[in-house]
Amino acid sequence: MLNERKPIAVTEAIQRVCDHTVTGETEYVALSESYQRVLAKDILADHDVPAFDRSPYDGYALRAQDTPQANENNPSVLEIVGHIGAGSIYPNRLEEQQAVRIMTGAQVPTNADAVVMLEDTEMFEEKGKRFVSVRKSLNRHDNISFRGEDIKKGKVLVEKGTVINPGITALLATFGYADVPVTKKPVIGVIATGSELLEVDQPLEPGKIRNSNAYMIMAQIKRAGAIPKYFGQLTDDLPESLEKMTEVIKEVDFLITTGGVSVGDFDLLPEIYQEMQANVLFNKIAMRPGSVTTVATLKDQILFGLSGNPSACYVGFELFTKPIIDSYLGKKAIGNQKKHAKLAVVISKDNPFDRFMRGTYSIEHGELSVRPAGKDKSNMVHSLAAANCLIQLPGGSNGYVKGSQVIIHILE
Ligand SMILES: Nc1nc2c(c(=O)[nH]1)N[C@H]1C(S)=C(S)[C@@H](COP(=O)(O)OP(=O)(O)OC[C@H]3O[C@@H](n4cnc5c(N)ncnc54)[C@H](O)[C@@H]3O)O[C@H]1N2
Ligand code: MOO
Ligand SMILES: [Mg+2]
Repeated sequence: MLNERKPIAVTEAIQRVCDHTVTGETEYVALSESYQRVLAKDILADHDVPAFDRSPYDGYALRAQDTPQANENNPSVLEIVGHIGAGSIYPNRLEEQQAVRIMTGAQVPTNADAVVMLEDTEMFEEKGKRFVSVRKSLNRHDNISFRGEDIKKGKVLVEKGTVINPGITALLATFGYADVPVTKKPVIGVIATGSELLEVDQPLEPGKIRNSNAYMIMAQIKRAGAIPKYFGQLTDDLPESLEKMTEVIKEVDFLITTGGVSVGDFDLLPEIYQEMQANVLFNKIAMRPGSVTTVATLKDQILFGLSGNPSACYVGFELFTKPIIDSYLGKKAIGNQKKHAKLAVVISKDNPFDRFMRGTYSIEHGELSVRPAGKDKSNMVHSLAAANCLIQLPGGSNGYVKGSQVIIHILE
């Protein structure tokens, strides 16, 4: 058993975990299923957008030179030789003093070099022919959406590693990606440990608590873009726990356990790791909460031994598991986004170790402002509900005055 524990700095702990990243394979999913997945290949424009010169207005396509000095009192009169909506084309060249009635999005006929808006014209019929009076002089290229003005062929539009948002979905559709190359989501096993645990549907019993960690972690796994696989609860029984973990590790990419990593008589994880011949990367970190968070590797798999205390468990996931998921997904940005924010309140507590406090940030007077989400003890659960960030408070201080600049890790 690893009795003597040497605390390491949190940055060192994160580094040790990140030295073991594995990148997931590429798979193809239907475009309609690709939202929030991570692109596995760059999106390249294989054609111009628009792919043809088109009209941005409902009106008439014409040759600008046929409207010299046209105005209200002296309109240019052109013969209407065609009528096209978006999706149709006028197959001929425009000759002198001719116009084609055109709708928004339709291809501008060959030889036409301007479009006049319907509002600047009047149509009339004479001797079975239709004409349009144009009350405005047009210049060449007036009111034309040119081929390639939106996107030029050959351009890299979105780089691999980007999370697909609705705008990217529009690009994917524009370029015909019926199936989208995305990185596979890792499957992450979840096991809760502790003889005190009841499942959520069980009534409370003396000395027992409901298992909240497993469900919290599964939600965090989903928020991070991975797939949770729940293997239930284990009582503090070594042979049974060892057997279960040895079994489930075969079914997942990574495994998270919660609880049992400290130095208590029923904290079995240190022994389980030893029996499994897992390589423990660290089992003590100079941070709060989550000081006893333990991470071990087993071949190319990672075992995350998160604390049993709910807030320590939550923080341990965000600091150590989230970056591994991001790397597996091939994301460009690894780990939660960090920003500077101003403390909206005094934090008077002594802070000997780096602390990751559950926080709530908002924008006040145009600036990011942050406050604790509730009481910050690691065995408490209430403050997690209001947390949309973690406030990083470097160790070695005896508190922070209101208005101090701090770094926050954005969760939502
Ligand atoms: N002598 C020492 N005692 C403790 C130390 C230490 O360094 N020396 N570390 C403390 C710290 S810090 C933490 S955090 C906890 C870590 O405990 P474990 O990871 O071993 O977790 P457990 O002992 O199993 O449980 C701790 C606590 O959390 C509750 N729990 C456990 N699982 C769940 C769950 N699934 N859902 C909700 N709550 C859960 C459990 O009932 C305990 O109350 O150790 C300190 N002790
Ligand atoms: O891991 Mo403990 O949460 O530092 O209190
Ligand atoms: Mg314990």
